[in-house]
Amino acid sequence: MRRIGILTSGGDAPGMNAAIRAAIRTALKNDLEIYGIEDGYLGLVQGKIFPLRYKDASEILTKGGTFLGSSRYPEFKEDAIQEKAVEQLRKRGIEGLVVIGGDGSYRGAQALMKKGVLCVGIPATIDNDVKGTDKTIGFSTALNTICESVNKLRDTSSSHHRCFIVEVMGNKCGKLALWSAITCGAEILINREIGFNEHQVMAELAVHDQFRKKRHALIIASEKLLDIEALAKKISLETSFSGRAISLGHIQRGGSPTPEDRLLGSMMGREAVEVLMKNENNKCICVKNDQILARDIDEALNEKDDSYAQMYALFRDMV
Ligand SMILES: Nc1ncnc2c1ncn2[C@@H]1O[C@H](COP(=O)(O)OP(=O)(O)OP(=O)(O)O)[C@@H](O)[C@H]1O
Ligand SMILES: O=P(O)(O)OC[C@H]1O[C@](O)(CO)[C@@H](O)[C@@H]1O
Ligand SMILES: [Mg+2]
Repeated sequence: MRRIGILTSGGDAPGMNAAIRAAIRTALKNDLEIYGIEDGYLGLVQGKIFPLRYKDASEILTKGGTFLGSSRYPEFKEDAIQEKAVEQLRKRGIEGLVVIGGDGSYRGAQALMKKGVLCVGIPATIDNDVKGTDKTIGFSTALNTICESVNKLRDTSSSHHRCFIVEVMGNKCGKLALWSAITCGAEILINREIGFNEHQVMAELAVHDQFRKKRHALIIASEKLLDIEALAKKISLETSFSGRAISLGHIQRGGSPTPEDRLLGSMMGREAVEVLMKNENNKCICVKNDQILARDIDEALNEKDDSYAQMYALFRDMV
């Protein structure tokens, strides 16, 4: 292998730049040419492909976002569009591709692998919903951002005897909500795995108010599940807390990556290039018990994930 490409796809995640930097440095140290692809699969199909030099990896480790740009490009599910991507790589002699993104981006990489492009996936999404890996790049920073925000909300909640419903991202996966609920000391968690039962929320709030004499209550709720403003109004009407709702939104996607995400990005970016140097196909990079591994992508994506259940038990023991 002489020439490889690299792209970031799907929602950006803090630490993607660390992975790109590690891939550039590893490639150039091993006399591989490395090409950056702008804006994910969209830029690949459009041929927005340019050589990366050592200097391109400078000053990016500490920055959030992705300097290559990213996109959501649903058309990439179409075979004819994927063929265009393969052609863009072939005509430049790019034999291997590092795909940095979430579960959707992995499906794009799998399609390219089937068409003979050697690909390796690096899991990067704040949702931490990629199977086969304990962590995805970006999850730690998003969690940190949520904790910082909720600390501030807790101060004002206690002063005013309020219940704050804090809506967090995670798409269809409740991990960001669960991990936040534990690390922010939330009283109540609402996510897809548990479901939303209004009656139960009201009953739990009554316990925190009447028996535990709490001056505040924090509810962490996953996005796309309920109308948090409506719930806040109901809490004001039916409990002694006054209800307030806030959606943290895209704040959770930005910011300088935590040391954990910088480390994960550095280790995974280096490993991905080493995998391509061995001409291995169908791989994704994972972290398992703090060890970085290159695994078969189909096997990794079919793995059962029991981390949620363990963490949920911890949450229940803490409230
Ligand atoms: N089934 C698929 N086949 C081919 N390409 C796909 C497929 N699913 C997704 N993609 C490509 O991957 C891109 C990113 O996917 P998606 O929007 O699901 O984000 P993601 O990679 O899961 O990251 P995140 O969830 O953090 O936003 C899509 O916009 C599309 O270009
Ligand atoms: O930035 P967009 O396209 O609005 O997507 C938001 C989604 O992306 C994520 O931030 C990452 O997948 C999800 O948590 C969220 O549902
Ligand atoms: Mg996803």
